[in-house]
Amino acid sequence: MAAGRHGGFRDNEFRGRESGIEVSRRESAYSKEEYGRSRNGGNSFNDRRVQACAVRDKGRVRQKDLKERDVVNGGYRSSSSRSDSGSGGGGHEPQQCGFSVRAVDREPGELSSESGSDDAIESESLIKDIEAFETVVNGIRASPLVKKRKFSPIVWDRDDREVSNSSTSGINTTVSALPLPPPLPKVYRQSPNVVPGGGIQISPIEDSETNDLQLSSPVDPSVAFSGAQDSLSGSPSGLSSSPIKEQQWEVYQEAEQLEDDDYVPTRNISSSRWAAENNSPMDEGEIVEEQMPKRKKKMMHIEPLDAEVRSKSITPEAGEPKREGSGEARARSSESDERGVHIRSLSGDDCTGTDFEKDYMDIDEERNNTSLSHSGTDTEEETDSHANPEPPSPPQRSINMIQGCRIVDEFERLNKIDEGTYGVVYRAKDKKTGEIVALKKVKMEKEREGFPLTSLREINILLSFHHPSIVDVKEVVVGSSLDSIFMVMEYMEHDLKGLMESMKQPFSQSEVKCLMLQLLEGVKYLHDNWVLHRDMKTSNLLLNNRGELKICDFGLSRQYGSPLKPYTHLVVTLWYRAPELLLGAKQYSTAIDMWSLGCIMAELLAKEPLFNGKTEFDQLDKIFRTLGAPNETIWPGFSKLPGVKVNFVKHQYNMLRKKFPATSFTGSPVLSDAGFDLLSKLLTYDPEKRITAEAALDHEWFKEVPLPKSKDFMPTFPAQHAQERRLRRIMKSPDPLEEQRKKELQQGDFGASGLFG
Ligand SMILES: Nc1ncnc2c1ncn2[C@@H]1O[C@H](COP(=O)(O)OP(=O)(O)OP(=O)(O)O)[C@@H](O)[C@H]1O
Repeated sequence: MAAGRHGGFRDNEFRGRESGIEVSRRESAYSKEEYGRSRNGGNSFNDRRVQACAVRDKGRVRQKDLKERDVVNGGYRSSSSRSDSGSGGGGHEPQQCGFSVRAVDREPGELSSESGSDDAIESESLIKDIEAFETVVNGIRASPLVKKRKFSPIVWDRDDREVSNSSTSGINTTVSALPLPPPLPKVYRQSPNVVPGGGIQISPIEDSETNDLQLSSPVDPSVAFSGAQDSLSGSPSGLSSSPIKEQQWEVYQEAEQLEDDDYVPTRNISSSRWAAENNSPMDEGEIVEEQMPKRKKKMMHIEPLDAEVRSKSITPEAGEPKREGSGEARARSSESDERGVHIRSLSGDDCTGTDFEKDYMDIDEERNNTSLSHSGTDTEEETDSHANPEPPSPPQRSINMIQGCRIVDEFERLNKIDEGTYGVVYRAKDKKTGEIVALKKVKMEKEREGFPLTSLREINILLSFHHPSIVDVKEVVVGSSLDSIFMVMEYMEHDLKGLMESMKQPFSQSEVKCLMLQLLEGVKYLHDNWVLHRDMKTSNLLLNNRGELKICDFGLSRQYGSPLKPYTHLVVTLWYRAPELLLGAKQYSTAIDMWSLGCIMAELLAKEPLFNGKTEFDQLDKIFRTLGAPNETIWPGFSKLPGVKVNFVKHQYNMLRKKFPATSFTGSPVLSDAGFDLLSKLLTYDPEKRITAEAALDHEWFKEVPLPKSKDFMPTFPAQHAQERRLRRIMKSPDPLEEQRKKELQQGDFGASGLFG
């Protein structure tokens, strides 16, 4: 059990002290100075070192660097009490191992299923994800990251794409007459410079997903932001006044699927990506053409892509003991073959189990098994790929993804914290250092499908990023069944969801301000660096007993670019999902995270979710009832969104203020005018007018009394028991991946059509 710094449950000793009289100096200790330091370069990438999966020497270097950074940053004290996980000496030699990669594994929320419909582009993206992952787990030393975004990337035109497709490779996509790519800071490629100490000097490369794009005229965020109040004016909706009928909704969904075929050609995903070779797979590897029959989805580009993925990924590093057949061996299942881009499957061991103990196997035995299991297992497909004349690019890349990783039995399992969609999280102790950490085991849905892309992305992002408001992944360790992978994270005593469920009273305004500031800082950092989190919710916000909030769970996150590409709208847990997603928008940007933050702010104040819909339809209805239904006036372009065709009840008035009055005698959470203004700007319908993280950080609410509480004086709580965290999951909002799976089951071969086609 983790104890708070103050030895226990201070409960809400600071609560209910929101009057000006009781605003102490301490409460304002989240001072402008501290706040400013953390915002103004204190969290810069410039001092950052990325070190992952390193041998201990490297680990020590990294921890040292981190400490230096923290000292420089000053604004947060988090590292001061952190033990040095990399300081343990001795122990196991670094493993050299590999694992299978499920190359066609799409992101959760992506609507395709078994179809492999996203193979070409998704796999192109995957290649780069893998490259990035390989790099970060190879004991890297990253070049300083640079903040890239200087303006809003939000561009909503979808029609100006001219696409050509390199049909021979199936993965080379050219998008002509398009804006430049946004610079993407977080994907690294190894340079040949090996730095002393075994680390590899790497430097940023361009975005893995937007290399073909050029930057369009940026939208000035200040312009986009103007008029934010309009959206909550409660003006009459342009929607039909007919009562809401679920049947209508369902009919609409069906119609919407059909209508997608008529989508403008350049943005018609089916034609552009999967229908024929003449058409381009320009679109992001995420969007799904639901209308395409499954077989059709599978047919494109798999072989060349497969070949390329494998050629990049299985080349043994120079000097590395060659594992006979391991580079070529692949999963035998027809399913994986259909997916086409498995890289390698190390063994037939059941890797789906979540028992920590299973990973305490004899490593050598496992290696032997692995070796044996791979001998003589080449498939026809592999033979084809070997014949593929396409050279690996770059051919000399080091690909030993987990070389240097420690093994998980260097940690003692204490208890299971939670089991999420993508992994099991344990509390564990580093046997060498005694440090308490959280170990998130990557969940292998089906071992034969290889390593989930979602996890690759999460690991890549979390290893690349370093910010006081983003959970720190210290290293990656491997289980003894070589393809079980654990992220070693700093341990956080609570997540906000579970914590609020255990609290008797909601957070005070000053506490909410403290939490929101940290949250906004983390989100600003993500958005500044071209990453959408896409699953902001209270259960993904961790809080430790030092009052530090950290964003976790990057399983749905992804880099984005300008101009925006179509992405699946099936992201973000339902209760926190922005209206543009609910209404079927396929192009979206940072504003979706900001909407989620509005929902989170309201939840922190009220201690209950703001919009807890059961279905997408119900969710929209709840939003409209509270905020009034949107219309074309307050949200230009709204009427063209696919979901608007459904007849919703015409809610005219914004009822949000009733939920958060300035004064209350009924127990409703109170919110000042400034606070309400911020909440309204976060919950602005028009994504282009919705407040940005940067603007929100400067909002008046944070400057008025009660001032944000210092992290030092945030209440502490007993660490949540694992059982409690698991129990509360029963009550959680449906996960996007679960939604997707249900839809896939319902819709058979057509995959996850979703509600909006
Ligand atoms: N570093 C950590 N320290 C303590 N607890 C953690 C940590 N990371 C995650 N958890 C706990 O595990 C839960 C699940 O973690 P996470 O969200 O990363 O996994 P997931 O599989 O993506 O979950 P979900 O399906 O809920 O999105 C979190 O809600 C939190 O309670």
